[in-house]
Amino acid sequence: MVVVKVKGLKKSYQKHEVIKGLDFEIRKEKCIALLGANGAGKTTILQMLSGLIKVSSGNISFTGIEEGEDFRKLIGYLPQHPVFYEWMTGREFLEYAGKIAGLSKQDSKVRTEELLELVGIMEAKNRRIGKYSGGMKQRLGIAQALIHRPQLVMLDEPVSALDPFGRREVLELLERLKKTTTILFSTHILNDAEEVCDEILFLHNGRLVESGTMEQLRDKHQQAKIDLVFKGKEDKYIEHLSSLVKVQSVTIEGSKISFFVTDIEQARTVFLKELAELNWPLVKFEISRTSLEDVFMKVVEK
Ligand SMILES: Nc1ncnc2c1ncn2[C@@H]1O[C@H](COP(=O)(O)OP(=O)(O)OP(=O)(O)O)[C@@H](O)[C@H]1O
Repeated sequence: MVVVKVKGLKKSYQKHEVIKGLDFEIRKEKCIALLGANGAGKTTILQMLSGLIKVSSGNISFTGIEEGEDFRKLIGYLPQHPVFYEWMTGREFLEYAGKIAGLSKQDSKVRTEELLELVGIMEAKNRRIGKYSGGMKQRLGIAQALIHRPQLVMLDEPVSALDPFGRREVLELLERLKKTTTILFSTHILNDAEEVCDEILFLHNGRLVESGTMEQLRDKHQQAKIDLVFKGKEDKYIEHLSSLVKVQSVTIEGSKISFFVTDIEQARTVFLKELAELNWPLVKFEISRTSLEDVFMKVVEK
């Protein structure tokens, strides 16, 4: 089921167009990463989706919402730099957020307890937020975004400002959360996206340059290669091995020679047999693929 459908979305500030016509949809109970470098337009998109800023043109339609009906009950939002009342306790803050979101006092209390448990800060619920670590604050912020049981939760760079411990805590929380809630989160770190997301929307200069599931992106872009390292370097290694199978290209990085081949299984068998026979001074033989990081760097450079 589609939760939200975006068509021809554009945003300009004065004459400067920062979002240049986006089409995508988000399906239920998926975790989607909005990936892009600083200034790519991630925050602008999340703010348009959450109704914080107006779209310049295009359309955002949430499933189950009639024209003119308030869609905000369907979404939860955590800004890039959330601000908390530091003197409140985590429990007080969530109950207050529940009240603002329109929950009854009783429901707000029940939901607060559920969320304190879910995000793993139950033992700190009566501590002032000012004493929380960065990771705890971020988890509290996520709980706040979930207080009214939204269908879609949008998180703007939820892990970027955290140390490795905080980052791990939040990524693990997203992993748990995605089983029951649709998540759209922005990040400039591919690893974070790869770790928890089912799909990626890859944004560059206000345009979607790639999108799809991790598997689709890997199949489309990642190339199989055989990396070889020999003791000493001789051109004959490259020449001879390239003549044996169909090689698309060869790259050399330090002592590593990478053969990008069309048929990896065939190349593996042929290379191994040949290398055993020739007895060249082989130090390393590895079958690998180009990383998604390499793929995205190439897309951006283009
Ligand atoms: N209120 C504004 N007025 C004018 N330009 C803006 C405004 N807000 C954002 N921009 C511009 O829009 C572009 C996209 O910004 P945005 O904050 O959406 O990027 P981002 O991908 O979230 O980057 P970051 O990771 O740095 O937050 C940038 O060029 C930015 O300077």
